[in-house]
Amino acid sequence: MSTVELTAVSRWYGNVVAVNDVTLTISPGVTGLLGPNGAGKTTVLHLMAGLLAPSQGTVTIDGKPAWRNPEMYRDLGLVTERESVPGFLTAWEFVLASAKLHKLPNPEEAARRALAIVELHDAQDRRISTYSKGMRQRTRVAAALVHDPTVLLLDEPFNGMDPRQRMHLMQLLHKMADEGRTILFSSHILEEVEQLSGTVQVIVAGRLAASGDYRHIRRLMTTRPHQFSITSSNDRLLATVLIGQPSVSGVSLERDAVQVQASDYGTFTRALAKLAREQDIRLTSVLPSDESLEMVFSYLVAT
Ligand SMILES: Nc1ncnc2c1ncn2[C@@H]1O[C@H](COP(=O)(O)OP(=O)(O)OP(=O)(O)O)[C@@H](O)[C@H]1O
Repeated sequence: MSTVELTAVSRWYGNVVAVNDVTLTISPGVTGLLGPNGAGKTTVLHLMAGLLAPSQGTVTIDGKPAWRNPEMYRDLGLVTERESVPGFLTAWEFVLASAKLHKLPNPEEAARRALAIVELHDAQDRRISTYSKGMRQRTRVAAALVHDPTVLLLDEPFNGMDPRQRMHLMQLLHKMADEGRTILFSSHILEEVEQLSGTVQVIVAGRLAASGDYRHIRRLMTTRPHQFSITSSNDRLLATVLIGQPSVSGVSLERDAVQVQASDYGTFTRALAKLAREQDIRLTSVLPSDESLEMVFSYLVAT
C-alpha cells in the first residue's frame, strides 16, 4: 500500500504559476483530481510521476522523493493524457515491450496478466489500429500496469470514451483499488468523479480548493443558490408570483428575462412548473445561468 504526498508544492513555468502551494495526501483507493481546464491537474500528476521537479516543496511516494528517483518507477504507473499508441502493433506486442522496458524477469507472463486485468486478452493479437478508443485506452492502462505498480496515475482517462467504455474502465479502477492500489485520476467532469470516487482533491487555478469526501464537497456546491434565466409569455406576472416562493431567494425583472436565485434546484423547478400552470403563463425558456463548471469551482474557491 502506497501513499503519495505533496508538501507545500509550487511549480511555475516562467511567469505562469501552474501549482501554487499545494499540500495533499493520496491514500490507497480511488481518488479523483478534479479541476477546470488549465487548473494544474496535469502538472500535479507529472510532479507525482517524477517527470517534473517542484519549484518549491516536496513530492514523495512512501516518504521517498519522486524527483530524480528512478527506483520509484518500480511502484508507479502513469497513463498520460494525449499519447497515441502505435496502431501497427498488437496490444500484446505493445504491452510486452513495456514489460521488457521494465526489465521484468518474466515479461510474457507480466504482459498476459496485465492484458487480462483490462480484459483485452481476447483482442490482444489484433492491431491496435482496429481498436475502439476505449480499447486503446485500456491498452495504455495495461502497459502502465505491467509491472504491477502500487500507484497508478491517470490523466483524463475517460476523455472521448462512450458511456459503456467509461463504465468498464471505472469498474476496472475500482477492482484495482480493492486490491490495495493507490489510484489517482484527473477529470474536469464532476459527474465522472462522482461515479468513480468518494474522495476528491479539487484544484482551481493551481490551488487546492477542496479536499476530502465528494458528498461533502457536493453539498457545499448545492447549498449555493442556483441562478436561472427565464423567459415567458408574461415575465412581469411570473416575477411577482415567484417572489412569494419559499425556494426563491431573489428575483429581478430584466428587459428580456426574469433572473431568479433559487436555494434548491429540485423544489424550485417543480414549483415553477406548477405556478406557470396555475397562472396560465407559458414558459419559453428556463436556463440555469450558473451551471458551468467554472462557476461551481469558483463557488468552491470562495468557501
Ligand atoms: N510547459 C508549459 N509551459 C508554460 N505553461 C504551461 C506549461 N504546461 C502547463 N502550463 C500552464 O500551467 C497551467 C496548468 O496547466 P496544466 O496542464 O497542469 O492544467 P490542467 O488542469 O491539466 O489542464 P487541462 O485540463 O487543460 O489539461 C496552465 O495555465 C497552463 O497553460
